[in-house]
Amino acid sequence: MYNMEEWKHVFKLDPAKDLPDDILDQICESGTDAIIVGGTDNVTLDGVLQLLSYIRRYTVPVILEISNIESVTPGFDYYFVPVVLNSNHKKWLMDIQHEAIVEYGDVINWEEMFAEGYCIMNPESKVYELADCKLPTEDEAIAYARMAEHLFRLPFFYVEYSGKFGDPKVVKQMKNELKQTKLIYGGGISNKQQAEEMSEYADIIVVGNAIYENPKEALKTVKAVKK
Ligand SMILES: CC(C)=CCC/C(C)=C/CC/C(C)=C/CC/C(C)=C/CC/C(C)=C/CC/C(C)=C/CC/C(C)=C/COP(=O)(O)OP(=O)(O)O
Ligand SMILES: O=P(O)(O)OC[C@@H](O)CO
Ligand SMILES: [Mg+2]
Repeated sequence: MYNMEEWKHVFKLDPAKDLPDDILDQICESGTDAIIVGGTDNVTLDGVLQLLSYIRRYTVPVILEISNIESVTPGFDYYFVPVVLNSNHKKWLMDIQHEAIVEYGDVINWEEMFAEGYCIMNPESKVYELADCKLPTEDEAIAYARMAEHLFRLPFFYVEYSGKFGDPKVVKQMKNELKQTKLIYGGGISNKQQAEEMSEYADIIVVGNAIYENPKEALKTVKAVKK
């Protein structure tokens, strides 16, 4: 439906957080390639529906990044399903996804569903703790990228530094392993310089918290990567 091949920039909006309408309007009209709705905790069906109905007043593509089964609803353009590659526990890699497919497998439109192989690199983040992650060495992180591309042939490999600006050199090394699999980078991008820097290596950069902390600067990240 949309050409994700060309996407470079995405905003991630958290259904558990509030934003004034005028900021939401500017995000939707910013020229970003898509808006992801998602977060780690307190993601409810009500919160998701509220954001979805607001964003739907605009033409920007909108994706639900599923963090729990209770908040899944029809009406999004796409659904991204995280699989946490560097979790210590198979629950976060495949068990909860399997459970969802046992329950809803008959009604899923597979055309809309995309797996994201997450490599969570910030031990201070909530999502690292929640998904019981292990911090990979550089070599191990590169091996996750290789698995995503060659073994699992995932559409997306998500290098997640949630809340912290990551190391562009590591991101570059991971990108070097990927041809078919798109590298999504997210974490700590709060201004246009950081957006430009990560965008050199990542196929798609995600800007999340900055929208809530400094929306004026966050909005400038769109033009920074779409020159
Ligand atoms: C369309 C429709 C109605 C379909 C119905 C059928 C259906 C329900 C299909 C679902 C199919 C499916 C396979 C679902 C999987 C369900 C599931 C529960 C997956 C779990 C995914 C997972 C591993 C979650 C763990 C947490 C995680 C990795 C979340 C990803 C998002 C993320 C990294 C958030 C970080 O957020 P951040 O903003 O950085 O956090 P804070 O700012 O709050 O710190
Ligand atoms: O909130 P930030 O740190 O921008 O991270 C964005 C995104 O990768 C979170 O899943
Ligand atoms: Mg967030």
